[in-house]
Amino acid sequence: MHLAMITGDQFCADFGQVKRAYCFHEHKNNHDYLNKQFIVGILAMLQSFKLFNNCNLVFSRSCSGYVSRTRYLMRLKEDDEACREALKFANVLLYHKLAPLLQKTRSGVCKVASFKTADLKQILEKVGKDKHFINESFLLGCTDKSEPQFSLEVGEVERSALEQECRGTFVDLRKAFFMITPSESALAAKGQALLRWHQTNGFCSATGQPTTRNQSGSFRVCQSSGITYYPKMSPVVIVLVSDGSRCLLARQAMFPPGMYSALSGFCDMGESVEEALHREVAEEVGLEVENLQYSGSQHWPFPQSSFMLACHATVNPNKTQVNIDKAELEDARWFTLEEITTALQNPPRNPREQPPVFWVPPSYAIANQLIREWANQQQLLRSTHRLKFRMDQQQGFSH
Ligand SMILES: NC(=O)C1=CN([C@@H]2O[C@H](COP(=O)(O)OP(=O)(O)OC[C@H]3O[C@@H](n4cnc5c(N)ncnc54)[C@H](O)[C@@H]3O)[C@@H](O)[C@H]2O)C=CC1
Repeated sequence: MHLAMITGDQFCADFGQVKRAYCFHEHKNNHDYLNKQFIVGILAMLQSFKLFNNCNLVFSRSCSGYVSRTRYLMRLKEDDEACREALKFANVLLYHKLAPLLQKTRSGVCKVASFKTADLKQILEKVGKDKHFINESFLLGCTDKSEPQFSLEVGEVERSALEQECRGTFVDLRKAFFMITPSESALAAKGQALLRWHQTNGFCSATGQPTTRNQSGSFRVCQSSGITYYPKMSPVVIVLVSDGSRCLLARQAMFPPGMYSALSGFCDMGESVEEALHREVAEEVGLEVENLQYSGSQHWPFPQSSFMLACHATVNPNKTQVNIDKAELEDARWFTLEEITTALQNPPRNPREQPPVFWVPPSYAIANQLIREWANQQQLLRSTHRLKFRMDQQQGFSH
């Protein structure tokens, strides 16, 4: 058993199949219908393989100085003096007890607030904090325009005074994921994760002595033992199991009411991704999966920074009876394409206030990506079946 990747060749083969089918019937007298079916199928396929996203990525990387930005960031991480200089002209994100500060734009859309260093110094002084406190910031990354971004924890300052001064609100990160774009969610998540890591790694686990950070916050060192500590992520597998026409989602008792997600679990020491996936599905729902297919990965800030490795898998359609481990899961159910489509089309704005009967994690969560890919693939399959049926009819082969 091994992990399969969707390769360019595989995509071309699939694309070629649909295209050949189309060309074969091009001379028949139903161009419009076939055109429509063909386009629907291809679009679904492109979406499901995220080809558009990848094209954008390649385009932006080759045209926007991606390499120079990356090298600049690398220097800031390692060179304390360069990092201190960068902080003088940076954009800083604020967190209050790890909750990021959000602001509403004029059009009513929420965004992660960020402040120029000079402005933030003034704000800090207004709320009674020394302006040099800004040096406690950690390097997060840089914008497309190579402007460095930092995160700063201001939990010691009175929350409401700061919110008033900054014209924003500190929002719990899980809730913020429903309010801001996926790319802002990723930035806010990284900022929170870095702050939390520094808060919980202030002492050397070998000597018990305090550790000190470098300027960027990319590591901490114990001056006594010389041990260097780097921010860590724990690998977690997450898998969307399909029986060919339905997908399996589960919920833990701690989930907000109505929310179901893909199966997930931490990798054990010494385990491969494949082994962890097989074990987690067997443990949680008593099923044996096959045909693992890699989908993507994501940093997830909870509980202490997880590195999510997302896959699709199938089970034998004759062996779909779930046997739930009640210690881990409250429920696990098979969902149809129609149920999934409805859930994807109606994401809750604030699930804790008015929970829908059934909903899935927000678009930033990789579980959502897996569910979308599965739905797109199912739609493609249905389009292809309809197309084939139509072509068979045209040829008089319909049964
Ligand atoms: N981004 C996404 O779409 C999703 C992310 N997740 C995340 O995946 C992670 C794992 O999810 P679960 O199904 O609850 O895992 P799980 O089924 O492995 O259960 C969690 C338990 O694993 C143990 N554990 C083992 N190694 C651990 C480690 N390194 N850190 C913390 N606990 C560890 C603890 O006892 C913990 O209570 C969670 O952080 C969850 O938030 C889960 C679903 C969707």
